[in-house]
Amino acid sequence: MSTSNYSKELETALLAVQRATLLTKSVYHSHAKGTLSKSDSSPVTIGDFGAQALIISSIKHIFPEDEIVGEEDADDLRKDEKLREQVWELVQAAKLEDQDVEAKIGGPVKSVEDMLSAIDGGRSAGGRKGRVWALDPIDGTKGFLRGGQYAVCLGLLVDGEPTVGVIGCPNLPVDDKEPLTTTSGTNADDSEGKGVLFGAVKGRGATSRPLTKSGLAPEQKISMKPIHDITQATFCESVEAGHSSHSEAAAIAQKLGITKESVRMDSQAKYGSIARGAGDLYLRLPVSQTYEEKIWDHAAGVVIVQEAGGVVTDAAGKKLDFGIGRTLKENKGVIAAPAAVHGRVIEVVKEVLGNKQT
Ligand SMILES: Nc1ncnc2c1ncn2[C@@H]1O[C@H](COP(=O)(O)O)[C@@H](OP(=O)(O)O)[C@H]1O
Ligand SMILES: [Mg+2]
Ligand SMILES: [Mg+2]
Ligand SMILES: [Mg+2]
Repeated sequence: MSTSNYSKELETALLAVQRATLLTKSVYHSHAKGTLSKSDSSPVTIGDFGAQALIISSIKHIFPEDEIVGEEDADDLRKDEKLREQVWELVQAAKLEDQDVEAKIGGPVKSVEDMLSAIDGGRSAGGRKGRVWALDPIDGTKGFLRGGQYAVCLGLLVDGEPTVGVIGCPNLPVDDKEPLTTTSGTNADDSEGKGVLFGAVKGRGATSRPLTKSGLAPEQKISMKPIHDITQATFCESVEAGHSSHSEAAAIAQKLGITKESVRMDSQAKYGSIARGAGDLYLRLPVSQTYEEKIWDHAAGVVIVQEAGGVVTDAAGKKLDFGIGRTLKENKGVIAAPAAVHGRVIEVVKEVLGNKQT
C-alpha cells in the first residue's frame, strides 16, 4: 500500500463534489426534475445523472486507474434522446467560476459520448483489493424531490477500508453548531449562504467548510459532541419509514431514556450532522430482511463520523464490510454514535430487535 496522505484524493473529491452541487442546486430549483422510476421503483432524476457524469469525469481524469462504484448508469439516457439532452445541458452549465480551479478536476466534460461513458464508468463490481471510489450522485433523491435534505457523496475505499470521504449538503446550515430540530430536514430552501461540504481522510480528522461556486473555502475541524448524559441525546433517522423502522427507533430511544423527538432527515446529511456535533446518534434499523445496504449510501459518511470521534457498525455491532462488492451484504442496519456511548446504544438496539436479529 502507498504511504500517500491522500491530500490529492481529498482535494479532487472536494472540488468534484462542490462542482456537482452546482448542478444539483439548479435542478432543485426547477420544476422539471426529469424524474424516472428505476427497476426497483426508486426515483432517479436528471440531477442524479448529471452529478454522476461530472464526478466520474473528474476521477477518471486525475486517477485513471481507479475503480468506481456509482449508483447510476447511462442505460436510460442512451434510450431517451430528450432526457439525454436535458442532462447534457446541465452538465455543460455546471462550471466552477475560476477556470484554474475547474482545470484541477479535468475541466468541462467534452461531449455527449464522454458524458455517457463517464456515467457508465460507475459500473465496477467493487471488491476487497485496491482503490475503489463509491459515488452517490444524489443521496436522498426522495428528499431532493420533496424539498428536504439531500447530499452528494463520494468515498474512497482502499483495500475495502473507507479512507477518504466527502459529502456536499446544499440544504444544511453552514454553522456547525446550529442544533438540529424536527424541522431541520423539511422545507429546505437551498438559499445562498447555506450549504456545507464535509471532508475527512482516515487518520487525519474531519472538517467542514461552506460550499462555494469556485475554489474551496477555508475549512474547520469538526468533532462529535461529547455525551455526558445519553438521555439528553438527539438522534437522527430516515424520513422514509421504508428505509429505517421508526417504531423500533422510538423503542430504542425510550429504553435509552431519550426524551427528545427524533430528527428525521434524508440522506447522509445525517452522518455530517452528527459528525459536526449538531446531533448525536444515527439509527438505521432494517425494515426488510432482504434489502442490502449500498456501499455508496455509507462509505463517505463512515469516514467522516469515524474521524470526528465516532464509531459506526451495523445493528448487531459488527464492523461494516465495504470489501464484498456493491452492497454491505454481510451487515443489517447501521448505528453511528460517539465512541464513548456506542457500546451502550448497541446493547439497547439488540434488546429491542431481540429475536429479529439473524
Ligand atoms: N428498503 C430500504 N432500506 C434501506 N435503505 C433503502 C431502502 N430502499 C432504498 N434505500 C436507500 O436509502 C437511501 C436514502 O437514505 P435515507 O433514507 O437515509 O435518505 C437511498 O439512496 P438514494 O436516495 O441515493 O437512492 C437508497 O439507496
Ligand atoms: Mg437512488
Ligand atoms: Mg443513496
Ligand atoms: Mg442516490
